[in-house]
Amino acid sequence: MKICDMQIGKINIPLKKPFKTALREVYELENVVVKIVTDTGNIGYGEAAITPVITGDTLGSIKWAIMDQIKPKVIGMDIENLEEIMKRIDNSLVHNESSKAALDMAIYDLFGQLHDAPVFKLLGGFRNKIVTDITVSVNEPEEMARDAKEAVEKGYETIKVKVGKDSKKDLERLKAIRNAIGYSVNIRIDANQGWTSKEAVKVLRMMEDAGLSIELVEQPVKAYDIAGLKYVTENVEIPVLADESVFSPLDAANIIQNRAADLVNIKLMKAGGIHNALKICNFAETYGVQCMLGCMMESKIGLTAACHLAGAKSIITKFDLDGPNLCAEDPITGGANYDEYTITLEDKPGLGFEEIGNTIYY
Ligand SMILES: C[C@H](N)C(=O)N[C@@H](CCC(=O)O)C(=O)O
Ligand SMILES: [Mg+2]
Repeated sequence: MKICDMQIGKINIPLKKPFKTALREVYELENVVVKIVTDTGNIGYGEAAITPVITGDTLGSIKWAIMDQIKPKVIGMDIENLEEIMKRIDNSLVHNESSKAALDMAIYDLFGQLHDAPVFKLLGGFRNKIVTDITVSVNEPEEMARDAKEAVEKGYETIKVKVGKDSKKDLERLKAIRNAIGYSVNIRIDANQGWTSKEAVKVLRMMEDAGLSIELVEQPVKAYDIAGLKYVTENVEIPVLADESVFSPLDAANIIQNRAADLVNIKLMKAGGIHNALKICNFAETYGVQCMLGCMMESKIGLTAACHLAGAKSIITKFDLDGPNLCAEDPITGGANYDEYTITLEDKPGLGFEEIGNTIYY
């Protein structure tokens, strides 16, 4: 099964409501789709998220990295040479993780088809059912409380609350949400780098003292501020999860060995795909550090690949795989089966896509 063609396109999907974090506001999902075709007529799909404020990846840089830099290095290669293909992708250029992730997942999709097995089974086959949280965007406290209540009414057991815009108001936000939903639901918070380390310790201790019962706090400080992250980890009870501070396996190794965070958030768009994400899982497992599998604003293409990784590895114990749940439409048939918070992986070869809609190929 040899790679004979590679195309890219743009997928656009409307959102149910604007997605707002301390870093950015998104009004429509707009990402790059990769389609790899083989001489046997098989097709593998992947997705690169356009998230300039986190990964630096833009529409232009993704197109250029895939079509000009990586495509010429992998065209003609046989899918059975998975390791060599991954090396070529990785060595084509530094960074550009989302472009690499899109290609990586398309290659894994084909690798599964080659072996007539779903990707999650080839990688470990730990589980075929995953329960995701849902994100509540950062807004005025009353609006966030309403959004959280709506999610709880739909059955979500874990709510991920975006904070980090103003630490005093963040406390109000959490109080309003707890008042609205009570204590039977799990709340995790994500500051998306919005606080200084001292501010983070102050507000997190206030949340602890107010008995708000926070499961974990994600990326309280700037991505580069590893000393600040460690300071927060050492000075609050709430477990700290490193997100934007961990892209590569080496980043994960540094954070874990320095005990700068309690947990690590793996995203295919930061790691450069499943191949590198597996290295993070193995390292974290060696050190007994549990991982979350997260996502950017991605459609069910990227999320299906993430779900297959989540299905494979037992060290991934927390799931923030809500991209498709935040979209107003699902133009992808096949792939992971999303039924609100429950995601099921079927026994189809590869990633199991049937049709990818809302996409215009260049
Ligand atoms: C969508 C997911 N729940 C999430 O919050 N992901 C990111 C931010 C994604 C983005 O800005 O596209 C995170 O910080 O965890
Ligand atoms: Mg995060």
